[in-house]
Amino acid sequence: GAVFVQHPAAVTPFSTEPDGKLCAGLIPSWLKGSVLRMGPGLFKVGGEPLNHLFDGQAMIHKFDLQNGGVTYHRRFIRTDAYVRAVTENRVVITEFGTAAYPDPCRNIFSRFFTYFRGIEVTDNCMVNIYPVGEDFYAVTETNFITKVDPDSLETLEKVDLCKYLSVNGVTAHPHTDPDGTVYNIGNCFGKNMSLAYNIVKIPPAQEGEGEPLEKSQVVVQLPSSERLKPSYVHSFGMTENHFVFVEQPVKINLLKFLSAWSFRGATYMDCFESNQSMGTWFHLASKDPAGYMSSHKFRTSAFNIFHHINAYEDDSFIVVDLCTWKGFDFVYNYLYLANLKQEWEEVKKAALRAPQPEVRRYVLPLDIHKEEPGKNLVSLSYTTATAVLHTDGTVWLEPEVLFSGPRLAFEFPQINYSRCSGKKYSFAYGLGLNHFIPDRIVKLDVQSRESRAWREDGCYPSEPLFVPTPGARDEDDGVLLSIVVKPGAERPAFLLLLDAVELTELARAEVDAVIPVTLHGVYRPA
Ligand SMILES: CCC[C@@H](CCO)COc1cccc([C@H](O)CCN)c1
Ligand SMILES: [Fe+2]
Repeated sequence: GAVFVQHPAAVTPFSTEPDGKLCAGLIPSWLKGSVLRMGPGLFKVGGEPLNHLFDGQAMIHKFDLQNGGVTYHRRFIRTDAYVRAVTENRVVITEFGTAAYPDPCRNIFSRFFTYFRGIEVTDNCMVNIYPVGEDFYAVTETNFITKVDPDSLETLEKVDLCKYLSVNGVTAHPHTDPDGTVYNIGNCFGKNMSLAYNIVKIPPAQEGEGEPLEKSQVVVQLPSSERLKPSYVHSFGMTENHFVFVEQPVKINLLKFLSAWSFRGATYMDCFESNQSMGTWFHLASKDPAGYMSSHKFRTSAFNIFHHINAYEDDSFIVVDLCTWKGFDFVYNYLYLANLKQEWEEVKKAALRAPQPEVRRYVLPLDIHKEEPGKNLVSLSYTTATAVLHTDGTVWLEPEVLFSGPRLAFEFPQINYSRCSGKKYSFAYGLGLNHFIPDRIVKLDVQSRESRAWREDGCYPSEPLFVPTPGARDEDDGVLLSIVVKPGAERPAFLLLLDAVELTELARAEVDAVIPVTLHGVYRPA
């Protein structure tokens, strides 16, 4: 039956005038569209809990904004993982950190033959939703993506990318050109053991030209620093003329991943391991014509990288802004739900041992022979990041720190994407993780390095989506949209609208429903 949950959200728009008097602030009249976000929605199956933040069964959330009113709808995505779990009342498909339960009805022999059929890769698309041509796909990072109806939230089709591309999966963070071309990167290890990272390109929808996915192609192949252990890749950078791939020391052990590990109750998380000696490598590829730049061997100290903020070319340099976590210990080890649900004192203790977060700027010189070895190659006036050519032909990078706070991460970064992606920019918006707990929205001026935050006691916001004011002159002239949860309040969730210049509240649309965490999403203009 329909799992539509309609909450005519009570809008209590307000803003304080200079004299502090409350007056009817409003949702800007130009703001007409939908906030679409993905996240885990079902955390227990067959009475058993799902262990990891990335295991919950995918739920899509939609806030519709028009004529100053707001409604909220949500729906479980009918993935195989969800349908089979609900039907069989057990975890049937192994998730990121939870192994499938063996079918109690099968005897040891039929289970043994499951061993040889290998694992069933999950299609639990709880990470992001993004447009490809006229369609919207809810995604995780495997080869399965799920076409959904962005209005009715119905599940339309499970798509296997292996039908179109030689990849084992692609990230949940594609880049999109103004003409609608979609780029992404993914591990490729199944096909003819060419162990590498493939950058893929999906052309824009053409009138009457059918499915854009049919015309997708691998445009660049980047080599893996370690043949049987490719790095985990969560996102990548794209400037006007280049792709940037940061190869982190968190590795996928293919012998574990490609064996039928599900038989012994292993999960995806069991297949990761840290390379303690490589540090972190940066790779460059030209965009058009697409080609790997093998002579540019950039190296730096070890860090985890999930989210690129932005990358752009300036003079003969590529500036790369990243959300990093120092060290090679896998940050996802700290994201088991049992950890995140502990008392605050325990949460703080765990975060003390975890990799420390830092927003960093790296500068990659395109001309690595501009100076003799040993001299700093970076000559941009506005950054202290350095790059030094070593006699072995590698270039050692040192970053400039743009934001750093004790166990305070500037994460889930967003920018004015349509205006600034791949170009020199000033502002980034992020979710502040305080010892991994999301407790503030942060605006970072990457030029002045100044930051400001929105917080409210007992409130836990989500990734802030930036929507530019139509016809705006300034980069930060627009609105930030974030789903905020307020456990225990009469209305335990609201859509928060902030003015993106000052981070002042424009309005909030309160909903009398508990909204589980959402990871990523998109604003879809009406
Ligand atoms: C061994 C890791 C395999 C890679 C895919 C390889 O191309 C990641 O696979 C998953 C599987 C399940 C959920 C996820 C989530 O997307 C993570 C957090 N975003 C990722
Ligand atoms: Fe992400």
